[in-house]
Amino acid sequence: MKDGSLHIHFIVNPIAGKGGPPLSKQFLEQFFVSGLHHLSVKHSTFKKHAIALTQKSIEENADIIVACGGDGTINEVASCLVGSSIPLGIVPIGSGNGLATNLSIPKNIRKALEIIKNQNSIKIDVGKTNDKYFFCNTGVGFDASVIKNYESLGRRTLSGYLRACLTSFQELGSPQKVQININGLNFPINPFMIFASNSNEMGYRFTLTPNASLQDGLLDVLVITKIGKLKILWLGLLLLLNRPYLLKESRYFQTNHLELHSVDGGSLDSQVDGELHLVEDGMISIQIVKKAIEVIVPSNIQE
Ligand SMILES: Nc1ncnc2c1ncn2[C@@H]1O[C@H](COP(=O)(O)OP(=O)(O)OP(=O)(O)O)[C@@H](O)[C@H]1O
Repeated sequence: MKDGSLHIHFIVNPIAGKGGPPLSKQFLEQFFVSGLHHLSVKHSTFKKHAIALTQKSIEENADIIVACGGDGTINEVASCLVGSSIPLGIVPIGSGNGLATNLSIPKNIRKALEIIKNQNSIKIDVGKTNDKYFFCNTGVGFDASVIKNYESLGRRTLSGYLRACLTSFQELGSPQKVQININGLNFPINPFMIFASNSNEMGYRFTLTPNASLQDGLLDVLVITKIGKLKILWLGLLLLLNRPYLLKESRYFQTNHLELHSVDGGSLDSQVDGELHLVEDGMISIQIVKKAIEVIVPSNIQE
């Protein structure tokens, strides 16, 4: 039975970011008003656990469900909320925090909780790659390789991410040929990377798609053909300058749908919001679902 208070459920990833003491109910309650707000706090204890915890919170009639973690946790929580009327809150305690940065949600916990209490929400687009939702980005090629190395390091920090980039750089081999179908064009490519983004932030304040918007009904897609190591270093520099599209070997598209398939029919590694996924049949269909989720944001951001 529900009383008249606002039921806010927190799904906390205790290993997000640098780890440290997890957000507890006792800690969170000091920022809310007893009687007005009723908190439920759940901690994930294994990978993907946040999905089951969120589903339970939906059954329990939560008014707001808050993902406390990074983009991986947000993906797990928000995927359950697509198409529902329950707004998503975000407390960005992850490493990269790409989506939260795009939405101007601060890393300061007290400020992030103030935003949730204010309940100003907007609808944002959601990406879908095959049957998986993404809120930030998805890609094949170098970025998927970086995520593979990042996951195997077990250290989710900026230095771990840079180390994973270096390992992928050293391992650089011959890319798997992919056929791409986008905006009426259909061509084969040996990709260094094919990157489709809903958000203008990858995390750690890096961006490959600075013009992307969460509300324009489009995916921003950067397609980069096979490049040598020197060009990769040049791309790294352009990335630091937020101008990756200046690379001669890149093409920038805006679209609501694209398709990729591996030409040899083999599997493809893809990353989805910073988590690795093996696509066994090598067929990937990526699309945008317009305004599919409600997110609580700072009050100066409006629809
Ligand atoms: N108790 C746990 N033990 C191990 N893994 C967990 C646990 N709880 C959640 N996870 C997993 O941790 C992974 C990383 O989470 P998340 O992406 O939120 O943090 P992050 O990597 O620090 O942040 P970002 O993605 O913004 O860089 C997710 O794949 C999630 O499923």
